Amino acid sequence: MTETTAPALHRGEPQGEPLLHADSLVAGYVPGVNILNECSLVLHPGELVGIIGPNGAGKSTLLKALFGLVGIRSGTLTLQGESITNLRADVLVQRGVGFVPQTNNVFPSLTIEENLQMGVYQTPHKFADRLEVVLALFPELTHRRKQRAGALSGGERQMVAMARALMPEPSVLLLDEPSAGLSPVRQDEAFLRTRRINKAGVSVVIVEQNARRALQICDRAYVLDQGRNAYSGPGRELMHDPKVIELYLGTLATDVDAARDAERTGPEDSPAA
Ligand SMILES: Nc1ncnc2c1ncn2[C@@H]1O[C@H](COP(=O)(O)OP(=O)(O)OP(=O)(O)O)[C@@H](O)[C@H]1O
Repeated sequence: MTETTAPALHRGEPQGEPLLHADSLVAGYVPGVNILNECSLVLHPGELVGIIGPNGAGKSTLLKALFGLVGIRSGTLTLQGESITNLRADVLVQRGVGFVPQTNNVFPSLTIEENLQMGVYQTPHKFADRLEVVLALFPELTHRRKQRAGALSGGERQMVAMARALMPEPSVLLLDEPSAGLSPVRQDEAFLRTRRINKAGVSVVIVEQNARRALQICDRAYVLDQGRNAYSGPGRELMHDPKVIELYLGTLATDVDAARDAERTGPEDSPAA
């Protein structure tokens, strides 16, 4: 196991240097009120890591702190070993970090193609090449490029938002509740899309309310509670951990449910070996 400040905190962590390492982050919105209380997370190359926990636990705040949208009061954040603590979001995009917010994540008056152009506004010469790569990942968008994003369904908008975040070729993608507000079928599609992006080589951190579903697709996950790390470990291990079930997953997380979901999902949605 890699040397960390608190080895038990990152159970199941692969060997080697993390791609992204948040160590003991303290952060918040209002002066004097900390939402994150020494919260830590590591993401290794190729991993899909989940953040789950009860409402108000600080999941989205952690993601925003990773993307420079919430000030880090103490603790460190590194990308490939270099400090990125409190760098601005636009600088983080240049450094290879992408972020998909939960809401307001497309420009509704622009077409899908124009939304994707916005993704490479800092490097417009990359547009044609990246468009090809991104449309190969989301072939559903190919014939709809000239449609306005505002006319799309919630699931389609989510897809455009993910596609736009992938345009600058990030090494890390931060996803804030991609399944929020979607029907069960569209939620399944959002999770499959997340796996597809990860399998294409992008390391992903995903915040999810749908904890059980998130644990199914994640290599590892962190359970937050009141801005602190409560549990962590491989996704499927946490899904069957009695403490996590009792506190965060409830009765829905029975083995029967999990088995049914695994059956319905099929092999493409299973965590990488
Ligand atoms: N912009 C903000 N200004 C002030 N407080 C905020 C802001 N955004 C979130 N908070 C507070 O921070 C705490 C954590 O919120 P956060 O959205 O990070 O939790 P979460 O775990 O993502 O919850 P949920 O699953 O309900 O989205 C909550 O008490 C929330 O009220």
